[in-house]
Amino acid sequence: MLEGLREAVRKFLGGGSTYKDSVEEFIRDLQRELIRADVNVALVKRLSDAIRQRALEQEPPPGVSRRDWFLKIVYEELVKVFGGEEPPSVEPRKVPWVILLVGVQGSGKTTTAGKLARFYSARGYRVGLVETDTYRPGALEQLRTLAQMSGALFYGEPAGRAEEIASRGVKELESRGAQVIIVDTAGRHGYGDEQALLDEMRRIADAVSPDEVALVVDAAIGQRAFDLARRFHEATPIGTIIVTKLDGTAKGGGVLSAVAATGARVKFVGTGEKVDELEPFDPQGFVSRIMGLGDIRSLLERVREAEAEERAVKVVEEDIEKGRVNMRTIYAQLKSIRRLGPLSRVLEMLPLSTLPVKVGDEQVKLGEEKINKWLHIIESMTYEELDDPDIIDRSRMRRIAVGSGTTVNDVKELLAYYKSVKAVVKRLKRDRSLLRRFGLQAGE
Ligand SMILES: Nc1nc2c(ncn2[C@@H]2O[C@H](COP(=O)(O)OP(=O)(O)OP(=O)(O)O)[C@@H](O)[C@H]2O)c(=O)[nH]1
Repeated sequence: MLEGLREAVRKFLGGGSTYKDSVEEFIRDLQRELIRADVNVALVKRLSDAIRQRALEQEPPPGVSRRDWFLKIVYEELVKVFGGEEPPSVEPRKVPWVILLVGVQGSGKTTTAGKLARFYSARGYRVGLVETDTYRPGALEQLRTLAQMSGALFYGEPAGRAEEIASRGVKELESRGAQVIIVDTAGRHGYGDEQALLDEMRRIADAVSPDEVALVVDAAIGQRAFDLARRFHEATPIGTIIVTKLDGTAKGGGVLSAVAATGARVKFVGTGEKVDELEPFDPQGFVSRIMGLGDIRSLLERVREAEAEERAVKVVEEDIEKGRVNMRTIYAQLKSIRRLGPLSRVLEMLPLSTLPVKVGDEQVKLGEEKINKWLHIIESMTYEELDDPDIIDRSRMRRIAVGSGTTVNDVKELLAYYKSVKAVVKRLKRDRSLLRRFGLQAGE
């Protein structure tokens, strides 16, 4: 499903054309893939507009490439389409936890009941399965076998009213110590008859007061899941959705996005016929996978750091603008130089002649080693010293040097650097035209 998306990402990252053209080309590829996966056309349009707008209007923080920034935007917007940031919790919030499974005939309820039994057993819960389907011959034995396979308790009756069997089953399994109880129901006919499904849900729910009602949906119905999921979501505040057979259809994107669009949450997805082929659904993991970005988290981390950095740079700019320089300003500045490497905006405002710099190819770098040493020195200062470095006398210098594993001369060198920065900032503050040249307002 959505296999072409990886190729589109690869093409975008390697792209020879301009950023703008690459963005447009990527959006076209993305649209084609999503529509092929049966995602609703209006939704695809909204998504493309949101991506395009952010891509062309938002600036990446310094140190982050435009292309990485763009992929982050795509990732975030796709995560929204497929269910948002928070994956639903799969842990029972109390025991016993009663899950009622409903769904149309053949959607995979019975198989899913067995898979859930296995899933929760593997997490250390005592699981019980109740079969209430007396219509389909074989359902009873199918579930009994599945229960045995995962070491779950089982309750079923060959004939009778579903709600009565459900009620007796839950009571019995509870008394036998089941902590998670899964109630399987008979399927209704076809997705057209949502009302029958919801009625059945109510009838059995009245009898067993479930903690969760899970609607089982076959992925092959694609975006047609929207109406069903919406009404189901409206009908029960404790509803979750399980999408089965994601392995067997190209329409998975349709069903997942359709469900998310209703505000309902997909909790599990079935990815095969075997009893262990059930996964908690995590929209973030899903989107990283379809984008082929195994390392999306490190990309996001890089961007987050850069954003924090940018905020720190703003603080430095404000401090400088106001002529308020202390050791915290220097600390933030050193950190940004260390991270950004190339000439940063902050550095532009500082007296290059006073920096122990290597100048080459328009890049100015303060030696990495020295920066680290200075950062350690600053980390060994007290709050008082950070706010007012002028109080650092010789005995304080000695203490700081010991604390940071450096020498008094190192501390002195840093203090000299601080003084030169402060002096230049003062001069800048006086010189309005200079300030304007650096794109700053005079801070008076
Ligand atoms: N490939 C694949 N097949 C699945 C998955 N889940 C269920 N199936 C298959 O779907 C078919 C129907 O599954 P059942 O569990 O019998 O469906 P049901 O909803 O209980 O059906 P009724 O009892 O008639 O309502 C079976 O052949 C299952 O093996 C899945 O995630 N992937």
